[in-house]
Amino acid sequence: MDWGDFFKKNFIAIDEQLRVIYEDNVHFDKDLPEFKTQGGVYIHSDRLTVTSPVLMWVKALDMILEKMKSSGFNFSQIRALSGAGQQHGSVYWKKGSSQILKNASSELPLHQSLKGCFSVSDSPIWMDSSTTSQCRELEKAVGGAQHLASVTGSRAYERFTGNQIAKIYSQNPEVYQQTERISLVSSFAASLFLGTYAPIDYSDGSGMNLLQIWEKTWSKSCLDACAPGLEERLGCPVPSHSVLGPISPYYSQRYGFSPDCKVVAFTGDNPASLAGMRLQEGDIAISLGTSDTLFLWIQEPTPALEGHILCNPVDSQTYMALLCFKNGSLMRERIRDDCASGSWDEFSKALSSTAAGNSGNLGFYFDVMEITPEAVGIHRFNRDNQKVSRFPKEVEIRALIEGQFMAKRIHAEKLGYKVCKTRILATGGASHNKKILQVLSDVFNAPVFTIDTANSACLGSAYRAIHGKAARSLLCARLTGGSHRSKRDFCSQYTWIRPENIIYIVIPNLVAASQPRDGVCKVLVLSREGWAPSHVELLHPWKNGAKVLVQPPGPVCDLGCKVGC
Ligand SMILES: Nc1ncnc2c1ncn2[C@@H]1O[C@H](COP(=O)(O)OP(=O)(O)O)[C@@H](O)[C@H]1O
Ligand SMILES: O=C(CO)[C@@H](O)[C@H](O)COP(=O)(O)O
Repeated sequence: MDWGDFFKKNFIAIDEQLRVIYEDNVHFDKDLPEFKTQGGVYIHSDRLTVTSPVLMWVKALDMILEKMKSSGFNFSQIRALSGAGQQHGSVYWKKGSSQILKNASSELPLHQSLKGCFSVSDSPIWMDSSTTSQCRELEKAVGGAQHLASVTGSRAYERFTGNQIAKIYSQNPEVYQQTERISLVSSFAASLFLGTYAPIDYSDGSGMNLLQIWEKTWSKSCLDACAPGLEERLGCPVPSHSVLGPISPYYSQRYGFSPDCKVVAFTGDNPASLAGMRLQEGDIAISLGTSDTLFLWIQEPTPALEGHILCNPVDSQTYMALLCFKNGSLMRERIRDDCASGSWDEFSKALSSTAAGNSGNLGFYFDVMEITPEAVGIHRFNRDNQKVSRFPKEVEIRALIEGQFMAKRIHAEKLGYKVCKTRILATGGASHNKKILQVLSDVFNAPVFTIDTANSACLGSAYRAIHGKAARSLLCARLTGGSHRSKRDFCSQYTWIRPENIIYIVIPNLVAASQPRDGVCKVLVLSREGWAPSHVELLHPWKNGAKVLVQPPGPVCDLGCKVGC
């Protein structure tokens, strides 16, 4: 499930072969017009504050589940679920809400039970950039921007949750006092399914300017700089693959979910995309959604003043680097409307009718204050490097797309990424457009791949549900050849498995088991059907795309669309 996304809320169900068996969405503006959002959000009069009504997200869940029920979907077959939310956004639960959440009547849609539960009815979201003063204060309090980045993975950013919480605390201390719990959009959505407050996972937690990404605990000095009593309002962060518990009885009674259905920690949309795209080290993922993001899987990150380092949602020993560009699809839509009569087909034709390099014409297009880099306005330059006020329509369209992709390449290279034998994996709404992908391929001089469903965050959430559930089951393996005699030998073959995380390695007739240790809950899963290294990949199904036992629709290089090779 991809949740609280900018325009809509999506739902995907997959079977054990990871085939998509159900896909649907609710469109906030169209399906929930009573909230009067535009693109799912409210842009306030200062043009900096951007929020979404939290009850709209709850109502969207009611709506999508009702839609599934009327289509005859069999909820009892769902064994685990997980989800993703737009990153950084926050939800404020009023004192006493945990009881209401726990006891919600299955006779009523959830939004009716929860309507009095939020101390802030309009949640700040990732597009908000109204917290510059809180950012400067946080950096000052912890010893500077670079120090904050070294600890939390990012210098202070306006949309990051700690700064949003600091703003609410400083402007409305009484609202903050009435708040018993603060969730991210992702952990909020998980809470609705659990019937109790869900913890924040490490990966989405890294987008708050509050989590120490190395220790994976909250930073006391950051918490103290943002608001008092914050730790108890946030709860303890957990690994992204954690099974949080069974689904709340509300869903069994109202929709027929099995009471055994497990809720696996929800995460941010970009981390979920990393899982959905089965990114491998060396790949570069580019999401062309409302925001454009670029992300990489990395082992040894060096947090800098630009870009973000997040804990990796698939492998908690590693990291992901992320760059976020606010002027993504909305900027492309504006130029499409101005220069291509609102038609993507016409927009694509303009790209076909102009040559790579745009005859030296170049543009930077930032309708709203950009995140990477901090800049605003439209800036056009002709082949003689002279600033000009307009381009012919076709030239404008190519200048926009080339400019957007050149910025991605340059900023990725600034992060230390070498574009060399790179595979670019593209996702998000604009990855449907092959002409746009061709420009991406030209600019990076690299092949571009897509996956069957452009909603990789939603698909990744479904994969993560299996990941969480699989990592908890204990199956038996028939180990032939005897090459893995001890847990440590075994682990040294699979460097991403740490011995301390394994409770049992079960080998029939030998039953080599290590002592289960209190508080350690990861279990190695092996297949009943004999031994092969690939079976181990169940714990880590995305690392070696082609080797996994449960295989999404083919290894990436076989997938439908490949541009630029
Ligand atoms: N054929 C297309 N060409 C270019 N952009 C497209 C096309 N189809 C959809 N889009 C863009 O995709 C965007 C939505 O992307 P999506 O990934 O669903 O959003 P989000 O990031 O909110 O999840 C829309 O704003 C739209 O501009
Ligand atoms: O702020 C970021 C990442 O840091 C955004 O990427 C949000 O996570 C929302 O993305 P959309 O899916 O709505 O574009």
